[in-house]
Amino acid sequence: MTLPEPKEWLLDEENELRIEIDFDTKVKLRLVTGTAEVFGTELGQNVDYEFSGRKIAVFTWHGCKILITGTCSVEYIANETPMLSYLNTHIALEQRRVLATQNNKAGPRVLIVGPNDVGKTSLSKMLLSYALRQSRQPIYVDLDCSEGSITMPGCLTATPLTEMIDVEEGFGSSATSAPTAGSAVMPLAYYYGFPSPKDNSKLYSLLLSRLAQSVNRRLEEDEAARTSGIVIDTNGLIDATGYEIIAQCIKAFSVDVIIVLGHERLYADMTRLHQKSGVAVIKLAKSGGVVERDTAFRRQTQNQKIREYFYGTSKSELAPYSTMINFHDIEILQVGEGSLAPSSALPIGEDRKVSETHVVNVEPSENLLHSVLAVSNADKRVEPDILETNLAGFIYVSEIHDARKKLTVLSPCPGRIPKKFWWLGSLKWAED
Ligand SMILES: Nc1ncnc2c1ncn2[C@@H]1O[C@H](COP(=O)(O)OP(=O)(O)OP(=O)(O)O)[C@@H](O)[C@H]1O
Repeated sequence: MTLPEPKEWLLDEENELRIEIDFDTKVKLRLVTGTAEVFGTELGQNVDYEFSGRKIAVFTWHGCKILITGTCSVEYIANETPMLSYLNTHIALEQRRVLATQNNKAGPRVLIVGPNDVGKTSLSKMLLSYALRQSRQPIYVDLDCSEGSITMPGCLTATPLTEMIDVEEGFGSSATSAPTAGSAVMPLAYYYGFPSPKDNSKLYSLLLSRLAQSVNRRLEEDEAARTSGIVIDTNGLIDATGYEIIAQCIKAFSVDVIIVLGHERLYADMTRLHQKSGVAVIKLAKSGGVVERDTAFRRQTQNQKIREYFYGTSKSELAPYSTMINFHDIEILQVGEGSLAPSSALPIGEDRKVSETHVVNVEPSENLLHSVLAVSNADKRVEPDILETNLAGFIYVSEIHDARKKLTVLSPCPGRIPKKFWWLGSLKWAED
């Protein structure tokens, strides 16, 4: 098979090469001369980076030459970007970090808000990468339960970052719940199990508070993290529920900087609601490169993420372990079953809010096949504490042997699964 001819791209200073690569295609990218970065992480010269199923921007401050091998579905150079304003924001945050270090105070606690597909996650990556490039050790808080930049969709996570975010793998390589992936950094993950905070707002709010407590404790104990601060990435909700979540975040994480991305009215509201309490509200423009992702693309990204959790990437492959487990050795739990039912169908005396955090047992059956379950770190089932217990990792149900009362699961670690309480959410994956 003959390899396609590499295509050469010459970028002037402050230009951006925007490319989109389909899931069934692999594209190699190489920086030949000059300097360039992908969402804040610098590219090495003459290193081949491989991408599949991604939409990315290669930005250069001083000009560069890039070689692309393979077919991109979209490829063009843009000379208008909001990168300078993003860099200025970083410089302002860095000044706060310097002051924090001098006075032994807390660094900036930044909340990024905006509607869906405005580049919140990309901006979080850039601000975190720039901080890491200045030897800071910020904490990345991911409240976007639909995406799961760090572990799996359905989680709320906090990750102390110490190493640069990988160009090819994104946050996935900076931290993983799979101990075998050889990562030095483990995220703290709580299981929510739904794609939108609206699906079970009581549980979402409970877990947000729990996560904030853990992050605040970490900031107290870890000086480098304290002075570096935190960056909080949110879901795209900007209605009444979204505003409630934002208000809760500001209080729980003591947010002192809100960045509103690509939404005038939200900026005006945030200024009106929060500036008087001493929070700096910054408006930043959405990059013209940010791509709207439809449900099918998001679903494929999710599948890719799950696959990488168990099998790794082409750069660092993993071999998951297959284990057979007796039904009676585990307890499969689900939260808030009642929240899916109309109020009239709830038991008398039980209001919706209570049922939203009600834990129910799920009998193992064929229905579990292809489910991705979250393994709780809890040793005992005490309610409501078990809801607020962090996760040990994830397993995938590959086979159900109903007659033998057993199931086969894939896990990233060898041997017995150490914990018996497993959360069932809505996440399914057909292993390919
Ligand atoms: N400048 C750019 N050029 C090309 N693609 C980009 C650029 N900025 C972001 N993207 C891509 O656009 C998509 C949406 O960006 P991102 O995930 O940052 O938005 P978001 O606001 O966090 O979305 P949501 O909250 O809906 O999950 C991503 O696939 C991202 O890689």
